[in-house]
Amino acid sequence: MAIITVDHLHKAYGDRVAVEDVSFSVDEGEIFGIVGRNGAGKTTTVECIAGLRTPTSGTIRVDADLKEEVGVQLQDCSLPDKIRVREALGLFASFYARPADLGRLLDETGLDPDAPFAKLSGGQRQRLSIALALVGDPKIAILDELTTGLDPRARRETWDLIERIRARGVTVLLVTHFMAEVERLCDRVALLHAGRVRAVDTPAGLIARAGLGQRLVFRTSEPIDGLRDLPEVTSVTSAGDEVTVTGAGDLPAAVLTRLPASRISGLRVERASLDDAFLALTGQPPAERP
Ligand SMILES: Nc1ncnc2c1ncn2[C@@H]1O[C@H](COP(=O)(O)OP(=O)(O)OP(=O)(O)O)[C@@H](O)[C@H]1O
Repeated sequence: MAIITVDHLHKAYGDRVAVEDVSFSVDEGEIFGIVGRNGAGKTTTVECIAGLRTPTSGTIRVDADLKEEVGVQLQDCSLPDKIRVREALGLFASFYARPADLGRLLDETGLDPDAPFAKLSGGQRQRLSIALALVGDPKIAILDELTTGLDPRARRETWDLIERIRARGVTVLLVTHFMAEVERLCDRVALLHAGRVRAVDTPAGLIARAGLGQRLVFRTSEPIDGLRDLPEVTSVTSAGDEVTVTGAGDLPAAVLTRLPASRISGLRVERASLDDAFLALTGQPPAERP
C-alpha cells in the first residue's frame, strides 16, 4: 500500500526549475531510492515530501503526520562541538510527543552516549544524524546522501543500520549517488534526470530496462572509435588503457572483429551493473566514484 504518493510535482525557485514533472509512489515498509546526477532534483523532491518546501504545482500525499511521524536526515548535519551524543538525542527527542526509546537508538547506532560531537568520526556523525532522524520513532525516514564521504567500512556499517531500521517496519526514502548502495539496500528506485523521472523500478528491473546484456572489459592501446558503430554495442567508455564495452548479442565476437585478440589483454566478460544502466538511461555516469 502506498504511504507516499507524488503526482506531477513541479518546483521552481524563481526562474530556475528544479523539478519539472515527477510522479512516483512509495509502498509502506520499503526502502525506496531516489537517484540522479547532481542537480537532478532529488533533494528538492524529498524536501517537498517532508513538507520543508512548497511545491509550485502537483500534489504530494503522505500517509503520516509530517511533524510526528516523518524523520528527516538532510545533507550536512552540524551540531555544537561540545554537545554529547546523549544530550543531542535528548534535545531532539523533546520536540516529539512520543519519542523513540533512546537506549534502543544508542544500541542500534552503536554510538557512545558520552562522546562530544567534535570527537565523532565522519561515520559516527553520520550515524548520529540518522539517529536524530529516528528520534521521533517515525513511520517514514528520509535520508539524503547518507554515506557520501564515508570510507567503505563506515558505509557498510551504515547500510547495516538502515537494514535494521527497515526490519522494524520503517519506510525509508533514500537519496543517493551510489549505485552499490542502491543494489544493497533499495527495493525500488526512481531515477531522476533533469527534474523528470526516467524510470521507477527494482534495481534488477532498471538493469533489464536499460537493455544491457553484458559488458566486456579489456586493456588496449589501439583506437576504439570503430567499436561504437557495431550493432551489438550500446556504449564504450575508457579510463586510461582500460576499455569497457556494453552491449547485447555476441558482444565478444563482435568486438574481436574490430580489435584482434593479439592487440588486447585482460579480457573479461561481466554482467551489466546498475552504473551501466544509469549511464544508458541518462547518457551520463551516476557520479564520481566514492
Ligand atoms: N534554494 C534554491 N534556489 C535556487 N535554485 C535551487 C535551490 N535549491 C536547488 N536549486 C537548483 O535546483 C536544481 C535541483 O537541485 P536539487 O538540490 O534538488 O538537486 P539534487 O539532485 O538533489 O542535487 P545534488 O545531488 O547536488 O544534491 C539545481 O539546479 C539547483 O541548483
